[in-house]
Amino acid sequence: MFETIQGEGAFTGVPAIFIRLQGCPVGCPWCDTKHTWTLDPEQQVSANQVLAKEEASEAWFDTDVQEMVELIQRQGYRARHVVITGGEPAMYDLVALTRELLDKGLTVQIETSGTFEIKVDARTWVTLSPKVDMKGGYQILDQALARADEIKHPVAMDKHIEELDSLLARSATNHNALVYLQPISQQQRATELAVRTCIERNWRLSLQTHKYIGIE
Ligand SMILES: C[S@@+](CC[C@H](N)C(=O)[O-])C[C@H]1O[C@@H](n2cnc3c(N)ncnc32)[C@H](O)[C@@H]1O
Ligand SMILES: Nc1nc2[nH]cc(C(=O)O)c2c(=O)[nH]1
Ligand code: SF4
Ligand SMILES: [Mg+2]
Repeated sequence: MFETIQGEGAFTGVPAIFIRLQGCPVGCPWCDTKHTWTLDPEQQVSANQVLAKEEASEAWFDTDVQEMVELIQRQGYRARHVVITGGEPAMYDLVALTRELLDKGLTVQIETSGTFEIKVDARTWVTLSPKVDMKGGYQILDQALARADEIKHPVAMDKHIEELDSLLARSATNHNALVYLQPISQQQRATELAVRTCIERNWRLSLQTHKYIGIE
């Protein structure tokens, strides 16, 4: 858990408390947070040790809603926006946590891949970065496409644009969702593809702005 500026998508530039939930089985080859994939029992540490981390590692702690809210209060964060990400946060039931944070007057956003049913309070902003190679079929992904407030698609090749086209064409998809292309790993060719396609399609561009300025 840490405080920074939201670097991506519709809330870019907004100071935010990030909660990074550990564990993800999806395995995107270009994932920039591979240290979140594991839930190694040997890497379990205390809340204080995680909060004191100065760089990314596989260390994690176990918690519950009440402790999480207390920790946020204790940290004295000034941000009024919470981003729940991971790893894959939708592996967890987040209804109680999101409700508690929203009831305290914070705004809440989840970053998810659409590979697990999304369990959040209805007021939560859902940023979907759909991962299309679904082994379990389209049922879960369609739920996510219907719930998404923002669809933020990482792109590096033409096939990624084609994937997004087919997702947007699904009848389940929320056609009011904001659509963003996000170049993979700041690659120049990916950025050029994203810029060109955003202009052609009237989609939006999401740069991982935190990476350009070297913040978390
Ligand atoms: C690390 S993921 C965690 C949340 C969730 N598992 C997901 O994929 O949405 C957070 C965001 O970073 C994006 N992302 C991960 N690696 C990236 C990379 N190398 N370049 C651009 N975006 C990336 C994901 O697509 C997602 O939008
Ligand atoms: N600053 C900042 N903004 C972000 N937006 C989404 C992120 C993520 O890893 O989910 C992220 C992140 O890791 N850092
Ligand atoms: S789903 Fe998200 S956290 Fe998991 S591997 Fe893909 S980008 Fe990384
Ligand atoms: Mg990130």
